[in-house]
Amino acid sequence: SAPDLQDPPKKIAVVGAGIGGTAAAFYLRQEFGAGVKIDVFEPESVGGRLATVKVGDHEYETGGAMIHPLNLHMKHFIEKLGIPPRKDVHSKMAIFDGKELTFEESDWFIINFLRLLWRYGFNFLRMQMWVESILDKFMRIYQYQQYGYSFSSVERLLHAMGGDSFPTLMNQTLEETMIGEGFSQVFLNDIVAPITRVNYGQSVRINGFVGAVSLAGTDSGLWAVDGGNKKVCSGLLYHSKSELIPAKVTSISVKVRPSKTGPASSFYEVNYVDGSGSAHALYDIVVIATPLHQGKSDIAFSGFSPPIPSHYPGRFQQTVSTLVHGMLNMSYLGTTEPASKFTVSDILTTDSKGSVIHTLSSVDPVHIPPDYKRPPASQTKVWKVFSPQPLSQEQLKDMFLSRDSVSETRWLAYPSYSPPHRKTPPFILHNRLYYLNAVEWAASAMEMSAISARNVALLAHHRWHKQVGKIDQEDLHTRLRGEL
Ligand SMILES: Cc1cc2nc3c(=O)[nH]c(=O)nc-3n(C[C@H](O)[C@H](O)[C@H](O)COP(=O)(O)OP(=O)(O)OC[C@H]3O[C@@H](n4cnc5c(N)ncnc54)[C@H](O)[C@@H]3O)c2cc1C
Ligand SMILES: CC(C)=CCC/C(C)=C/CC/C(C)=C/CSC[C@H](N)C(=O)O
Repeated sequence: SAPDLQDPPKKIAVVGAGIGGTAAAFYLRQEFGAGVKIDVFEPESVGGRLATVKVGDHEYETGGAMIHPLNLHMKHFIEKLGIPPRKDVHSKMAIFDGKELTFEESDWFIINFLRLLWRYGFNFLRMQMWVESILDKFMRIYQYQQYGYSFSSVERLLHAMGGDSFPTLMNQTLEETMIGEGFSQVFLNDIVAPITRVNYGQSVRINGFVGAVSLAGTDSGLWAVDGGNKKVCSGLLYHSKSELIPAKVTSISVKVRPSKTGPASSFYEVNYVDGSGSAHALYDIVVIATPLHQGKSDIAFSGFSPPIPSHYPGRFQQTVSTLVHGMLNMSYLGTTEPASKFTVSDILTTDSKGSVIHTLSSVDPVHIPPDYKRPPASQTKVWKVFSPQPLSQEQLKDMFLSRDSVSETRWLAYPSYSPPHRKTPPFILHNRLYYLNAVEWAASAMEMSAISARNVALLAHHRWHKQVGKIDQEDLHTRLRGEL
């Protein structure tokens, strides 16, 4: 018989078990209760772009590494799952222009402050204030979601957070935005570009919104999950009592089942392949939690009107993450500083011609052993290089005096962000078919996927129960003022 839309759905499929898919399973369980069966399809490792590799006796993050102190969903997840944050190891930054180090952070706050003031006036302080003002608006999403509000498109979600200012940020480059705000071109080249390069492998011509997220990625208090960020994904999967189906979804079609007694009902047929061949299953609701882009997934949608494309326009940017266990060649950095005194952890790079790397970092294991101190560059240790292309043997030889091991991961990492931004893909692909990774076109980060997961779960719930009053409400900020 036709499903009574007041009854909860019986079966939900989530495609992809990265942080987006596993957070979606968690929030779908929260919204729809214990009775619904949730299947999560994942042909690769749980975690997706959150992954570790083993070097020697320890594991190191090779994908998504750092979480902002105000990323409240990620914080909530580890609290709920009882996973501690990783022990903090003090980090220190330097900037490399391809020939020499143009800036090296001191251990003394006052020295850094005076150096930056001398070179860039108040640009640095003003940048921190500018990012803080954007974060203030960004934080509104948590209150909206706590009250159960959801949004049918990325544009509406951004507008609810930041009014017209957020869509405006999406339509301008970070460079245009910051120049418009009075920041100097020198400051953009020397400081801002290295930050967008380390975080998104791109220049200051990314959109202003992802640019601001990137700048927030250099705030103090960044943290990571003890044992590896991917532990959050396996924890959410377990906590949500979902079933992990180790299979790749190949196609989704809409099936209409006629009924003698009431209106016809429709289901989604999810076709998938695993080690033993192909199979299919029917679902009331489906959430796609992987980018629908060339090289990221290849899901055919059939029987939909209007048609749903397998791939949306735009491309994903390659970032190659190379972990080298070895000894750094200090002369590569053009410095005569003794390696035994060199304790910089993150070497960012300027956007100069011929620059083959985006960043070079001394990395710490995902679990910090007791009494751990980050070794200086005179010792053999683990370095992580981000580059747009795989490093050649020659390039590795230039950078390192010795190499005990080299491990390379090629990521199609995040969208290539070039405004004016085209319309972002929709959250709603069809009546009960949702697309979580649409949000990555605003910015790609763990918390963005988590926010989108909660939004999609709320949207799925409200649309199932026809609670339209909780979707796309205008002026929530004013209406909810004083409610918390
Ligand atoms: C090198 C790097 C560094 C980063 N650093 C940070 C950072 O420091 N901080 C931060 O917040 N973010 C960071 N990010 C971004 C962050 O990792 C991502 O935004 C986030 O992990 C995306 O999660 P997701 O679940 O939405 O997508 P994914 O993690 O990509 O998950 C999608 C999953 O879907 C699966 N899948 C694909 N096709 C199918 C199919 N047909 N059927 C079934 N399953 C399928 C994939 O195997 C994958 O596991 C970084 C990313 C990279 C690559
Ligand atoms: C979403 C909000 C408000 C904040 C997120 C801030 C953040 C942590 C941004 C970083 C995003 C990103 C894609 C980083 C990639 S590189 C990270 C690190 N430097 C590394 O070396 O792995």
